[in-house]
Amino acid sequence: MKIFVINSGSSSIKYQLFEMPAAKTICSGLVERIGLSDSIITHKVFTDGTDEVTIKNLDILDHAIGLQEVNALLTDPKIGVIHDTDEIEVVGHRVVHGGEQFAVTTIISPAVKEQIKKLFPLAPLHNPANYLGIDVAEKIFKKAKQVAVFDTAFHQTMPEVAFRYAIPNEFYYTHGIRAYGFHGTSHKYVSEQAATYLNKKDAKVITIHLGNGCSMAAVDSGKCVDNSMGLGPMNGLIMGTRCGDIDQSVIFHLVNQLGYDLDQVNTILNKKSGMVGLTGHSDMRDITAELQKGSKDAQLAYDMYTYRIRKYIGTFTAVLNGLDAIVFTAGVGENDALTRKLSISNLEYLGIQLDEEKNLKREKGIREINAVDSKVKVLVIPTNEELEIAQQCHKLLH
Ligand SMILES: Nc1ncnc2c1ncn2[C@@H]1O[C@H](COP(=O)(O)OP(=O)(O)O)[C@@H](O)[C@H]1O
Ligand SMILES: CC(=O)OP(=O)(O)O
Ligand SMILES: [Mg+2]
Repeated sequence: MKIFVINSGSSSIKYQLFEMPAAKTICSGLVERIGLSDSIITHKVFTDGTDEVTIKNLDILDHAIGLQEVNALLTDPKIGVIHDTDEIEVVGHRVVHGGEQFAVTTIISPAVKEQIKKLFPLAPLHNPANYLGIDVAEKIFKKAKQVAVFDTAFHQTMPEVAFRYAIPNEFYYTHGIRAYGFHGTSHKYVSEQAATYLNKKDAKVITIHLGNGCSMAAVDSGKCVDNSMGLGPMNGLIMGTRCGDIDQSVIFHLVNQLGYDLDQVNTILNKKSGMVGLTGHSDMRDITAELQKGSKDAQLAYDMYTYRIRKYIGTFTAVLNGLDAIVFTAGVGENDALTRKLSISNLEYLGIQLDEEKNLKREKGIREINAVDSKVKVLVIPTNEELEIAQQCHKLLH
């Protein structure tokens, strides 16, 4: 069965086509700069361990045009991988916020779409784009079942003591105000890989997902028991453009003393804070380049970013009452050795020790980067949210 997975962002669409249950990637790609000029599609077709890359530069005004272009590549007479769009039986969508309504993978119906829409205010950078991806996919992949896999689902096992806020009860019971947690598909995927690697079903694992958005999860015996994000994907770690944990008094101060309105504050905290607020750059590669030029801002930003991660490692070790492994994943976690080094420095008390040489190596697959006598394993595990989504879709339909 062919399952097409869509991870639709505000200005990009990531996609992968799988043959399931073999879990074989047929092709994958990325549509970038949607809505801006000079959009780019990078499309890769995989055959017998090699990949053939096609790059298309064109103006892609919106997600509908983006997905139509992708569909044209899928069915292209020369480089196409299917003859007809109808060969795709399932389209799996990453949906960031599923609230408390969606604890499992769900077939999309008009009612499900309505619920996803209701959650827009809780994930304003993500759910609208996910919704748009579903809307467009329904029109292009008419015969396919559309399935939603929610970032929040894996975190639904958190105990109430972890997910409730100490605000009046009615806000939870009437309005669902609580911590949800995100990047769940990634935390689930890498924590399962870690448990398999350790050959320990009841492993206590801290997973650290560092992409544009960043979050950590505490996982005990395959179940999430806590995470660093909250009602929406803005708090916890310092991210590319989001502030992470701040004292809520800052918001009142910005409004009452400095005269910003709430929409402006939202934009500041979601889009202009984090690494971009501290250095002018949100991409870790640019910040590394600044650091190499001796930028003090870049140094402080690195220190703050990794100090926050260290704090959460301490917190989650206490929550788990023990620790078998720490896992780094996603764009920064998989690629940036300095982030990994600083994040686990000065944690010898917890039995965490890095092997600096191993940390610098670039190899594919799961890598162990702890020193031989480290009590805790430190692993780099490439995430694959798209594969996890395809697997969950396949499981749901069989
Ligand atoms: N080689 C690298 N070195 C350091 N950081 C990298 C590297 N490659 C990617 N990144 C970082 O990863 C981020 C994107 O991670 P990714 O997991 O793809 O995020 P998202 O899925 O949220 O878009 C980039 O913004 C960049 O900061
Ligand atoms: C939930 C979230 O932060 O997602 P992303 O990292 O894709 O922005
Ligand atoms: Mg991501």
